[in-house]
Amino acid sequence: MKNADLWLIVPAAGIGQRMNAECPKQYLKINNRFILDITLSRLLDNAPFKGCMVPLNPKDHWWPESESARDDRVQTCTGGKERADSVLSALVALEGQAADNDWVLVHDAARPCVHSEDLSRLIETLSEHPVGGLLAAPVADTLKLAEAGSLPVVSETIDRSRLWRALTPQMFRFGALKQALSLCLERGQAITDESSAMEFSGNMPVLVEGRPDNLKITVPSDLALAEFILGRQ
Ligand SMILES: Nc1ccn([C@@H]2O[C@H](COP(=O)(O)OP(=O)(O)OP(=O)(O)O)[C@@H](O)[C@H]2O)c(=O)n1
Ligand SMILES: C[C@](O)(CO)[C@H](O)COP(=O)(O)O
Repeated sequence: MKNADLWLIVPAAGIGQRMNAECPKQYLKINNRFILDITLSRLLDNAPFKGCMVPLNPKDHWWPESESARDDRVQTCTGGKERADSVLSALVALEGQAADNDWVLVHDAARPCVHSEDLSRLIETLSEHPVGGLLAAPVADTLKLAEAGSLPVVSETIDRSRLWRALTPQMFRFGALKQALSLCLERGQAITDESSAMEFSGNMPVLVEGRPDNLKITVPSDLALAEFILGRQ
């Protein structure tokens, strides 16, 4: 990695509404460890990050009980209303530490199954690229577009040959990502990942094929699946 350091942002300020659990999903446990701790260790232990920033919910009272709270590689800041606000808060918190040309990898706290091989491939593929990109998985199912209305009925079948599912980490230059996210938020452009912000600013991020088992824990049935995946890796 010539002249550019690697930084990690793990947005963890969500409330896990779709999980409908007794705590935010990043604090549910697999093998008696917080999902957030599993995610952070699988990243920090497998790439030479200069530092890590974790945006937390202002109402988060679980963090002090985490393994990561005692890890001096990890800093925290206050997250925002949406995921994009949390990521921008983390970028602002890294001002003065990260240089504009440094790489920032943003990874969902809710994706503990990320594989070290995917992390290495992402970094190696993009380390000299001018823009950056993201881990993604080609769509393997036939996709249907639903008619608008309460009863979902098929409007059409979508050609899936050029469709990919965006995963994380997503890897972009610190200065460019901060500028792109700020522009989206200023313009009220709703985005759900960092690539969308870079695209809104006119870039074409690289799709780096990743494992489809890099699951985002979102709904209750995902927890057992994540446990099974982690047990097999
Ligand atoms: N304001 C927010 C919203 C989400 N996230 C983080 O972004 C990741 C992906 O978001 P998602 O899966 O949507 O998590 P939640 O927003 O917690 O889930 P829900 O939409 O079901 O509430 C999660 O690690 C979540 O903690 C965040 O840091 N700040
Ligand atoms: C960033 C992401 O995981 C890429 O697929 C996804 O956009 C997060 O969406 P969410 O609604 O915030 O879970």
